[in-house]
Amino acid sequence: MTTESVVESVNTAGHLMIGGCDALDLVQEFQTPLVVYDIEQVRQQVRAFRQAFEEQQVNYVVSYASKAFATQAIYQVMNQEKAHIDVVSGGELYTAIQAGFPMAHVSFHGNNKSRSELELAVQEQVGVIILDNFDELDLLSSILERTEQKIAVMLRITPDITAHTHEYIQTGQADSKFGFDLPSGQAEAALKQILENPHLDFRGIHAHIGSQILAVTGFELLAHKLVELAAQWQQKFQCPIPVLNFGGGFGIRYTAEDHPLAPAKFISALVQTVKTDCQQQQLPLPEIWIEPGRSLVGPAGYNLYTVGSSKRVPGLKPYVTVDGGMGDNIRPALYQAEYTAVLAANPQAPAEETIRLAGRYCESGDILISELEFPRVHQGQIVALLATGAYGYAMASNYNRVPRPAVVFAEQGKAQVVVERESYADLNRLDRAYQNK
Ligand SMILES: Cc1ncc(COP(=O)(O)O)c(C=O)c1O
Ligand SMILES: N[C@@H](CCCC[NH3+])C(=O)O
Repeated sequence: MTTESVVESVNTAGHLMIGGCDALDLVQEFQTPLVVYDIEQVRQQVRAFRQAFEEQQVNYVVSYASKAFATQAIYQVMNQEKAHIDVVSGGELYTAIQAGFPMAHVSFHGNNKSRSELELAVQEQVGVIILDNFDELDLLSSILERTEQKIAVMLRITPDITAHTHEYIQTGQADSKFGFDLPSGQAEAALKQILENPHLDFRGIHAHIGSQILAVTGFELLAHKLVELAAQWQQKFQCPIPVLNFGGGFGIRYTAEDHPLAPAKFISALVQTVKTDCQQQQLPLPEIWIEPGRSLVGPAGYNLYTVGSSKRVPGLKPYVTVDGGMGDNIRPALYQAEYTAVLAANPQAPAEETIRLAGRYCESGDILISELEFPRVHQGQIVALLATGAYGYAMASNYNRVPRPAVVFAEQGKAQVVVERESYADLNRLDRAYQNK
C-alpha cells in the first residue's frame, strides 16, 4: 500500500498530529511502543451514529461493543457521549463498574457466561442480558429463582447471513457457535421458556452478522429477517417485541483499498428497511439497537513505534523492525489484517522503497505490514501505524515476556495516560517461586 493516499493531520513542523498533540512530543514524554487515541475522533464517531438515528426519527440505542477496547477511560468517554456499552466477560463488567458506568446501560453478551459472571450481572442489575444458549438460560433462571430477582433479556439468534469478511470474524452464518438456531425451532423454544419465566423480562431479538463489513446488504437482509421473525413471534405468542438489536460490524478504513460507508449510510439503509417491513407486517416500530465496536474506536487509534534494526539483503525485500509487533497488535498475524503506516516526523514523505515492517517478537509471522512503500527509515525514527484502535491493545499479550505499552488519550492538545506501561515487575507480580523441596 502507498503512504501517499493517507491524509493525516500535520503541524507546521510537518509532524503527525494526534488529538492536537505532536506525535513526536508524545513519544518524548511517554516513550514507545505507545498506543494513542484521538478522543475527539471517538466522540465524533459516536455522535455520527447517534445523529444518523436522530435523522431517522426512531427510538434507538448505540451500544459500544467494548471488546474492541475496554478500559475505564473509554467507558467514561462512552458515557459522556450517551452511548451504552456491551460487555462480554466479568472482567469487562468489573471494569465498567469501576469506571462508574451506569449499569442500566450495559448489555451482557457471551456464549459461555459463567455462574459467577451471571451472578455479578444480576447483582449489579445490568440493563439486559443477551441470552446465547439453553445452558445459559437454565443457569440464569436458577440464579434468579434463588435470589428472587428479575432481569431483562434479549434472545440472540443465529441469522444465517454470511458476511463478506474474514472467516474468523464471521459470526452470523448458520454453523456458528453464537446464538440460538432458527430452522430447528430452538430459538422459538427458548422464547417460550423466557415468556413462561416470571423472572425474565423479554426485551427483544438480537443478531450479529460479522465484523469489518463495508456494504449495507448484510444489514438489510438482517433487517428483513428480524422484522419477519418479530412479526411471527408477536402473532404466535402475543408478546411485544420492544427491541431489535442488529449487532455491530461496521467496517473502517485500514488501507486505501477500504471504502467504508459513513454511519448515516448504514443507519438509513437499516432503519428504512425496518420501517418498511414493519409497516407491511403491521408491527409497531421497535427500538433499534446497534453495537458498533471497531467503527467507534478503530480509526482514532495510533500505535507509535521506534525503528530498531533493519535487515537488507540484495534481491530481498528489506525487513525494518520496530519495538512492538504481535504482542500489541496480533491482527496482521491472526487475520492477515492490513494496515497503513506513516513516518511520524513527516507523514507526507515520499516513498523510496518497499519494505516489510517487522515486529520484535520471536515469530517469523510477526510482520505488521508485509508490503509497505515507505521512505528510507533509520534507527530511532518513529513510525505510526494507523487505525489501530480496535482489537489492538484489547488483544495484546505478554508474549516473549514483553510488557504491554502505555495507552494515552489525546484531546485538544492535551495528553493523558489512561493505562500505564507495564513494567517487568508487573509481569512478575503474579509469579510465585516453585516450592519443590
Ligand atoms: C455481538 C457482537 N456485537 C458487536 C460486535 C462488534 O463488532 P464490530 O467491532 O465489528 O463493530 C461483535 C463482534 O464482532 C459482536 O460479536
Ligand atoms: N477481533 C476481531 C473482531 C472480533 C469480533 C468479535 N465478535 C478483529 O480484530 O477483527
